[in-house]
Amino acid sequence: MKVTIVGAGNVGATCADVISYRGIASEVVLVDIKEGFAEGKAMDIMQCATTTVFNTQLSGTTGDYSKTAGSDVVVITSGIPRKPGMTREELIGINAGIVKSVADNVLTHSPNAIIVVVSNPMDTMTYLTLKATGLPKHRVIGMGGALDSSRFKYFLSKALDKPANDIQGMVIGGHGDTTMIPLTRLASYNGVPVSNFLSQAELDKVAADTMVGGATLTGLLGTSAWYAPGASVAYLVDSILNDQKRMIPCSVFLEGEYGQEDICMGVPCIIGKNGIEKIVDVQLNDAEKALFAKSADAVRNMNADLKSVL
Ligand SMILES: NC(=O)c1ccc[n+]([C@@H]2O[C@H](COP(=O)([O-])OP(=O)(O)OC[C@H]3O[C@@H](n4cnc5c(N)ncnc54)[C@H](O)[C@@H]3O)[C@@H](O)[C@H]2O)c1
Ligand SMILES: O=C(O)C[C@H](O)C(=O)O
Repeated sequence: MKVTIVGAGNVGATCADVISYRGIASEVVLVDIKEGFAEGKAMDIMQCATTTVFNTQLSGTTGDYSKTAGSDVVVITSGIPRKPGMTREELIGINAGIVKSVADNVLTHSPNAIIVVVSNPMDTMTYLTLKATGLPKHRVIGMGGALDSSRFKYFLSKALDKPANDIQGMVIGGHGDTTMIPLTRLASYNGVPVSNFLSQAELDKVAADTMVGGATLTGLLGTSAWYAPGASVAYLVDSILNDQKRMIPCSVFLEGEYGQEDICMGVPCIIGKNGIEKIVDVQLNDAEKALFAKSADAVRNMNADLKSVL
C-alpha cells in the first residue's frame, strides 16, 4: 500500500517515521516545496531501516507529483504552523491556497486516493478540500479528534494516576482552542465512568487542559506540536490501510448528523478501507448538544472566509 505525505515538515516527517517503523504501508512518498527537504527527510528516516528494523520504502521529492502516482492515502500537512499566542484560525489566509493546490495536484496522479487533511484550521481545510475536489464525503477525512482524544486520555491518566492505555475517551466538535468538546461524561477507566474517581472540578480542569493542549505545547516549543500529531495521523492511516474499522473522532462532512448541515467537524466515525465507513450517532445530552451547536457556529463562521478560494 502506498501513502503520500505532502509537507515534509515536523508533522509530515514524524508521520512518515511512525508509518515506516510500524510497517503500516509498504511505500511512503514525502513531498515538499523546499528544495531537497523531502529527499533529505526520507533519506534520514530510511537510514533507520536496519536499526529500528523496517522494510517500508520511503522516498522524497521536491514537488514532482508524478512520484506520488497510485497512492491509496494522501496526507496533507503542508502549510504554516502557528506561533505562540496565535490561534489555528489565523493560519487560514496562507494555508487555504496551499491546501487547495496540493489537493488538486495529488488527485491528478492518485484519483482514487483517500485524503487525510491535517493542515490548520483543520475543519475548514477539510471542508475546503471536499468542496474544491468534489470528492465523496467518505474520502475526505480531517485529523484532529484522534489527537485531541489522545491528549484527553493523557490528562485523564494524570488526574487519575493510572496508565493512559487503561482509559477510554473521545473529543468531538471543532479542532480549536474553544470549539473542542471533551466528552467527560462518557470517559471511562476500564469501563468505569471517570466521574466515579474524579470530582466535577477535576473533570473540568482535564477538559480545559485538553482544549488548550495544542496552545500549551506551542507556547513551550515555539511552534506547534508534532510527535503526537504525527502518530495520530499514522493511527488513522493504519485504520484505513489495514481496514481496522476503529471508531475515531474525525472531521467529516455532516448532512444532518448531529443536527448540522454543510460543515466538516469532529464526530465519531468508523474508519476502514473505504475511509469514513459510518458516522456513529452518540446520544449527546442537552448540554453536549448545545456545545456542539456552538462549536458548529464557530467553524461555520471560519468557513465563510473561504469565499476567495472556493
Ligand atoms: N490537525 C492537527 O491535529 C494538526 C496537528 C499539528 C499540526 N497541524 C498543522 O499541520 C501543518 C503543518 O505543521 P508542521 O508543524 O509540520 O509545520 P512545518 O512548518 O514543520 O511543515 C510544513 C511543511 O509544509 C511545506 N509546504 C508549504 N507549502 C507547501 C506546498 N505548497 N507544497 C508542499 N509542501 C509545502 C513547508 O515547506 C514545510 O516543510 C500546520 O498547518 C499545523 O497547524 C495540524
Ligand atoms: O496547536 C496547533 O496549532 C497544532 C495542532 O492543531 C495541535 O493541536 O497540536
